[in-house]
Amino acid sequence: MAVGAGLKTSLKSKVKVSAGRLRVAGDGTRIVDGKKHGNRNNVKQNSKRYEKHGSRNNVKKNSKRYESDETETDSEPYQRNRRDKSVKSSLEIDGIISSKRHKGRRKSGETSADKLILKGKKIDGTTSTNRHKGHAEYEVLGKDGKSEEKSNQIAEKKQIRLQTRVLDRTGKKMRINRKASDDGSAESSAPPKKRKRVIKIDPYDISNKRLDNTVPNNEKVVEKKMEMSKNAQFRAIQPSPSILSFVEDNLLGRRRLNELQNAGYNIKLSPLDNIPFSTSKERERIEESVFRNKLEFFAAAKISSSFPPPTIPEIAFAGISNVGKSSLLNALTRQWGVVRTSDKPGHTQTINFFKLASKLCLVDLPGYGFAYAKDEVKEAWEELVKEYVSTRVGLQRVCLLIDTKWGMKPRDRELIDLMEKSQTPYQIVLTKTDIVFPIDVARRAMQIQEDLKKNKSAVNPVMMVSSKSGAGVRSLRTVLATLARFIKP
Ligand SMILES: Nc1nc2c(ncn2[C@@H]2O[C@H](COP(=O)(O)OP(=O)(O)OP(=O)(O)O)[C@@H](O)[C@H]2O)c(=O)[nH]1
Ligand SMILES: [Mg+2]
Repeated sequence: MAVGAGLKTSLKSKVKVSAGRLRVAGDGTRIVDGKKHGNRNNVKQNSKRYEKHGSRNNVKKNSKRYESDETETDSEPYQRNRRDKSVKSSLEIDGIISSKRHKGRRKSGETSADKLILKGKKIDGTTSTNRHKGHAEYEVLGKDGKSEEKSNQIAEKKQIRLQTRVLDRTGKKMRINRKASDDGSAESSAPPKKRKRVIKIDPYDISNKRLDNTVPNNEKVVEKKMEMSKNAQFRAIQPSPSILSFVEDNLLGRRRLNELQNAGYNIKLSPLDNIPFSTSKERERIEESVFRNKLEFFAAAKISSSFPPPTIPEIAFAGISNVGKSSLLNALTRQWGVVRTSDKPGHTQTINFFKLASKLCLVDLPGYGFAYAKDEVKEAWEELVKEYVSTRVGLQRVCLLIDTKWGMKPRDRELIDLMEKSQTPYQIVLTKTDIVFPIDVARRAMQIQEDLKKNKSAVNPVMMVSSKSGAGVRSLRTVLATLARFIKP
């Protein structure tokens, strides 16, 4: 206890001296013994610590260490305060030590005292620093040879490390297995062979995408392959020049706004008004005489006996639910809201008859396929549609609407077969072209045209429209107006 008290007083005096020599200016500049030094935050902090937290100060501990012969077991790092001049000066009292930046952690269990026991031991006063992978080690070379042995070991390790870096045949640096045996020699086994990457390529996929190596559920793989090969087949379609020019002339497909603007579309207006007016006098005359007439709803039928008498030529719009039949009627007549539309499949559940003056009758048919309706109800209207397209007198044309993105479905083929049997003329109209790329619009048109090449009742060409952007609507109007043109009023 008495020794401890003595130490305390001596330490206090030391700290006072240190604190007296070191001052920190307002801008953080250190002033030691009246000389200006650099701005170092840690110094500032340490100087504060001298005043406030004397008991926890490392300086205190270090000073204590040099005052007494006791071996300090405290693991508080010396390096933390090594920049402190006051500490350095107190260390220099006992010997010459070269200190270097210590980036990493110190070896566990090793204390500052272990490394820096200088007082009371015979040393030659030389110190060396070994830098090893970012860790600086303070090594005191003593005459007893203990530390020399340690340095020898480090040198050996270094050599092994060097041996592990060899050059391969091409002259590139190559790492070999650097397991060192107990006697210190490096085991230079042959470099591990590179694993071969197995790359599978789908022969039908023209995109050359890599497939996953893992073998998942077989059914899924087959399904995926089928799907991919279908896509690949679609991408391989080469549209005819006439289809390609039709797509370009009508600005079909997903387009940039400025492209539409340059073509005369007013992109600020609603979709219905977004269809540019025709410059051709003939076209204008047709549109004026047929499609600019007021659209009037005049009958709805749930059963065939409710069909109105066929006094004027009819054009019916058929297709799966939600394909855009009702929207197209609105777009054709520019009378948004007369025909009701919905994003829910199965909105139209009756056959609705609309007339354009007394020149043309437009018929909105219920859709087939998936719909939000009871099965019995759905079956009933599907039967009604079949009956209408196969038996209706005065039916000039059925516009069979097909979603450009998804193409023809089995239910569409069923209806086509029926119309072929009943010799009802039908024309394919691709809808929602605004959500696919122009090239895919052309491919879809080409695909369907090829599909129906042998069908006798199919009317060419395949039409393409977008009720949203108005693209292709004018062309369809012109084509359909020819049916009404020759009607006697
Ligand atoms: N992007 C885009 N969406 C469209 C187009 N035409 C219609 N739609 C949308 O498709 C959905 C269905 O449209 P409808 O016209 O009601 O379809 P429908 O074929 O009459 O449907 P059902 O009456 O249920 O048979 C609506 O949300 C429309 O806004 C189009 O050209 N482009
Ligand atoms: Mg509808």
